[in-house]
Amino acid sequence: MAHAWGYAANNGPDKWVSNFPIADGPRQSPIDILPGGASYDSGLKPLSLKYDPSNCLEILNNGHSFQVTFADDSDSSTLKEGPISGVYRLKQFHFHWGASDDKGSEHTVAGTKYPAELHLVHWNTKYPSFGEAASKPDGLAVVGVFLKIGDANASLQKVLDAFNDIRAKGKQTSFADFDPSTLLPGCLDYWTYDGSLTTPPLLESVTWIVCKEPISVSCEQMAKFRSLLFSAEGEPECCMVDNYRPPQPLKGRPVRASFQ
Ligand SMILES: CCCSc1c(F)c(F)c(S(=O)(=O)NC)c(F)c1F
Ligand SMILES: [Zn+2]
Repeated sequence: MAHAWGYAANNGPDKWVSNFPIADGPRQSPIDILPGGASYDSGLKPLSLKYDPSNCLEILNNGHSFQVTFADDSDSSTLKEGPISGVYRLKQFHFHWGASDDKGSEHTVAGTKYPAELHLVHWNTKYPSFGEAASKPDGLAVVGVFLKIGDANASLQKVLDAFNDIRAKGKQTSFADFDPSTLLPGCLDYWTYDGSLTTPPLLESVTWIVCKEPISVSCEQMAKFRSLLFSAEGEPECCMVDNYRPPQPLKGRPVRASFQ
């Protein structure tokens, strides 16, 4: 059986194309965002993000990252406006990060890497489910937020405090009453482009919305991210670090900016 995909030398991003040929597709993510190459679009609306903390269900170590999952059976936690049409429901959020503070984000800005990147994953309610939406060109919208070393982030700390229960792959625990809008930067200026999942199956179904302003994370909090394991209980321990895909070719795609 083929190796399960991961981030190691034998199953990492350079190897994904063998099982997922779309890895060489026309709208792959992430990308290196060049602010000088982005075009300001005055038609882009401000993001409308409305989240209900009571939709927050659980936190899970899925062996690639950790994710916080939300109830998505109503329109109570949604993304509207911005570059999208219609209503997209929040499904989950997760992060990507590095083994050291000089790397970890998936998107980069003129070559600058951040220590981590938050992804808030939403699906288009014109489709009946997340699974249906994930295979459609306008099916998903992911809000990306960079993390920059600075003051400790009190909102993020609430998430990190749950890590002792999910250290190994497959572990999950209830996680309730969390408002993900507390993880957003004060300014919601953004870049947007058409892209893909950054993990297999690498589906080209994502409208990317990458916030220009980062949020803060302390060095100690980054150490907590790195305390998670890729490995399951009973397996040799493998620290969960460098779970990011590097930037992919833009292949002529426009990148628009909501700000001048
Ligand atoms: C079949 C996907 C399960 S949900 C999911 C995810 F788990 C994930 F990791 C990413 S990502 O590509 O890594 N970051 C945007 C997504 F986009 C997702 F929609
Ligand atoms: Zn992601």
